[in-house]
Amino acid sequence: MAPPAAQRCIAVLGGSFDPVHNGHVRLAEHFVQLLQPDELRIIPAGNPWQKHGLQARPADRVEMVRRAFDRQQVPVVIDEQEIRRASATYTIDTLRALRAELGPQVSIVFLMGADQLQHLDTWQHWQELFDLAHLCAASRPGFELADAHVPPAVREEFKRRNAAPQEIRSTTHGYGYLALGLAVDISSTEIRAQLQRGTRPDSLIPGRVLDYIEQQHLYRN
Ligand SMILES: Nc1ncnc2c1ncn2[C@@H]1O[C@H](COP(=O)(O)OP(=O)(O)OP(=O)(O)O)[C@@H](O)[C@H]1O
Ligand SMILES: O=C(O)c1ccc[n+]([C@@H]2O[C@H](COP(=O)([O-])O)[C@@H](O)[C@H]2O)c1
Repeated sequence: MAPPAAQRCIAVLGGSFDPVHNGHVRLAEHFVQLLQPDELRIIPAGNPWQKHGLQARPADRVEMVRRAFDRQQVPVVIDEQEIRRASATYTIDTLRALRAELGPQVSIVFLMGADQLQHLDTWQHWQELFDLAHLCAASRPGFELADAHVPPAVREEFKRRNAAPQEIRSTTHGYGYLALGLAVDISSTEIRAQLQRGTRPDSLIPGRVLDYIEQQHLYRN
């Protein structure tokens, strides 16, 4: 049975953003082009349980995200719900909260890079995510979207749920989509390493984010 029709579409990008970089911006813009959402919602993680601690404070990550996404073609909302939650950050909780906030007639599309898709089966209640949202993943250098690199259960779920962007934007939840066209070889890990050794990662990070990092003396050690 086809999922219910949606009146609006919200594209959601969650992440540690420690710090936010051009790969995040390009990922979001790629899906804004494909899906033409009514809103882009950026959700900085509070306590990402699969990472070994974050370096920058939540308030700094929020400010960097604000600066990185200040020039988009669609309205952008920086949503601090995961930072306010004291517990580990699970996307299932975030999507439940978004569905409660937005109601049943909105298309919610959760975006991710291929690295996340490769271990989506380790996420809390991962199959139930499709009961709340569509999931879209984009290619990322070093992390193949090709079959052999994606766990069989995840691969099967995305094959079964595959739909065109137009269907995704106009229905509420339940579809999966793999976007092969993105190739931005940037990571927060590399940027932190460059900053620590005194290199300016000019081409990897929006200028206003780099200004903030320098003003606040972030990632120096
Ligand atoms: N260069 C990129 N291309 C495509 N997707 C990306 C890219 N960088 C990050 N993402 C995606 O953005 C989301 C948030 O990523 P995150 O904040 O963990 O950045 P990261 O660069 O992977 O960080 P780190 O290097 O610290 O692990 C994830 O879904 C991730 O897959
Ligand atoms: O729900 C989970 O179990 C889960 C496990 C790993 C990552 N996530 C989410 O995936 C997004 C990207 O995470 P990260 O660690 O790459 O910054 C972010 O929104 C995380 O909350 C979610």
